[in-house]
Amino acid sequence: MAQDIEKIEKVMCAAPVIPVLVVEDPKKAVPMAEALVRGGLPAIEITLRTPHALEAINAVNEHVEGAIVGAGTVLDDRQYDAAVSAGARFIVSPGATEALLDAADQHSVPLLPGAATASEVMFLLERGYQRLKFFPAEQAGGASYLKSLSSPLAAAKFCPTGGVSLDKAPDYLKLPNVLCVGGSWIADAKAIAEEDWSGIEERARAAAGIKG
Ligand SMILES: O=C(O)C(=O)C[C@H](O)[C@H](O)COP(=O)(O)O
Repeated sequence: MAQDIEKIEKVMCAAPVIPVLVVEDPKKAVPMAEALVRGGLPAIEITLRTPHALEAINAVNEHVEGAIVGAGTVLDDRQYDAAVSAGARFIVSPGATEALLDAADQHSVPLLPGAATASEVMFLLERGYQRLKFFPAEQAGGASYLKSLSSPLAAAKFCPTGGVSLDKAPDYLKLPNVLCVGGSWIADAKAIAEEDWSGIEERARAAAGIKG
């Protein structure tokens, strides 16, 4: 089954940046997401890297108006099912496997799978995936590397994530094959732990205003 491009583009085109979040304390998820939405970043990715990530996704989905909450670091079918049951509206993975794509076929919640090489992109295009995460963006070669994939693999459009910052985001966003970027700089673990909601809102507002 091919990727539902319209559905995943609603997430990717909601704002220039998707904040990538590691939430240790689920009680902090709602005020954190409210700050992000107030700052102009409605699509947010909570990674399944902490014991309470599913609880955090559930809380944001239930209580934060205007948020489009997704699950990140989804590596297998069991995590896909659990994230969907928790209320995730999109699923992000750092890479892709046949098993993960088969799991995506069982759900209407769309997958944004990761790729970092031409062959990985070609594998995903073959499976009907044209909207991809470019991961790890900076470490794999950055904006110039991604630009060089744009002509031969023109159908693929990306959300570069990994080492992206406020300064580096415009270089990606001006590429023809980039729809948005992802990053943790808006709300890192320290800002969430310290409940720095105004700082998160401020960085979200700056990110929402980035032009390519
Ligand atoms: O686990 C995943 O599925 C991920 O999405 C990994 C993230 O892309 C990075 O954690 C981004 O983090 P920064 O490089 O700090 O912006």
